Amino acid sequence: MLKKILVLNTGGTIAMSVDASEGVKPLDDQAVNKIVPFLERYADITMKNVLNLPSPHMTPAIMNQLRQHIEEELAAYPYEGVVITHGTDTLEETAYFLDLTLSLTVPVVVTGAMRSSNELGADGPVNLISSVRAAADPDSVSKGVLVVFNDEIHAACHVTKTHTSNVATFQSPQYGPIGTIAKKQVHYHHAPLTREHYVISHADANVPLIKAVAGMDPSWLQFLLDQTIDGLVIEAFGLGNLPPAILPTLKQILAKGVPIVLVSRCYNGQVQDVYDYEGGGRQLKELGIIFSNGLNGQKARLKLIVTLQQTRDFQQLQHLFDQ
Ligand SMILES: NC(=O)C[C@H](N)C(=O)O
Repeated sequence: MLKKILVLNTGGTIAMSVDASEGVKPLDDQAVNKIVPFLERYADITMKNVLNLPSPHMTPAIMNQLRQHIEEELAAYPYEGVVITHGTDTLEETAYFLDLTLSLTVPVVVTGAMRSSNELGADGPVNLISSVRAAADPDSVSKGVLVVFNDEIHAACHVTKTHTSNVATFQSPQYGPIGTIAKKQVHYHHAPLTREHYVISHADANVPLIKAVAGMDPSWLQFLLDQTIDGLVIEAFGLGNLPPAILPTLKQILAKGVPIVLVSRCYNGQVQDVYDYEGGGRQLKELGIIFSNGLNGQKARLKLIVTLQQTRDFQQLQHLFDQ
């Protein structure tokens, strides 16, 4: 018996086509719908168009609506797996948000395409077929939200978009893929060791992400003192160090009770309180800045938006970011 798989389309290049001027545009009738006949060999498919957004238009609030929508669909009908098609620009963010917040009972796979539906070598159909195969595979249960792209399976918590146009854009720099989609079978060779789950009702915390650069001017941060922000994420240098010139502003932000989470600009490794000079990690730790555990900036921001609903206490947040 074929498994019952729900495919929810949210837009992105997989749903777009290229016109005579070589511009890539969304279609009213998402191009993904034409792939259904090719999926029916692998699963009993129900496909629904939920959104039709280029993924730069995605927001945490919309991700949360998508999470609610998936939970409602699963409560109304016993689907055995869910596939979400999504634009690639923010795909890792939606996948990670769902990973943190969905109460998962069945595999949930997110996919998309780098080439639009009518381009030669369009990757949407094969990515969608691979995703349906992964969602229908019993080994995909309990591995968190998965991103399936270019014959690879990645954990949502580790995957990131690494190339502007290459179909092999999705990589997990620290850990590699957790599985592959071979011609005849879905094959896992790793599994994430831990999973986090947070119950949330909304996702509207105001959390900016700032990147540190050499010679950073404090005024680039000072404007935040006049805003109402719920948290701040900073992409620091290397092991977790910042230009000393911005420390006074960071202290003022912390003094307002606003948590600051530190990640690294490096896409491998974790931030640590090692360097003991002005602006070094040791000093940042002493100020009460929260050190993340290898997440990139955009994912740490989502985790802060989610965890701020559990606590605003810096130490408890640090504990959650240690996981
Ligand atoms: N390949 C893609 O899907 C990119 C597109 N700009 C999007 O994220 O919607």
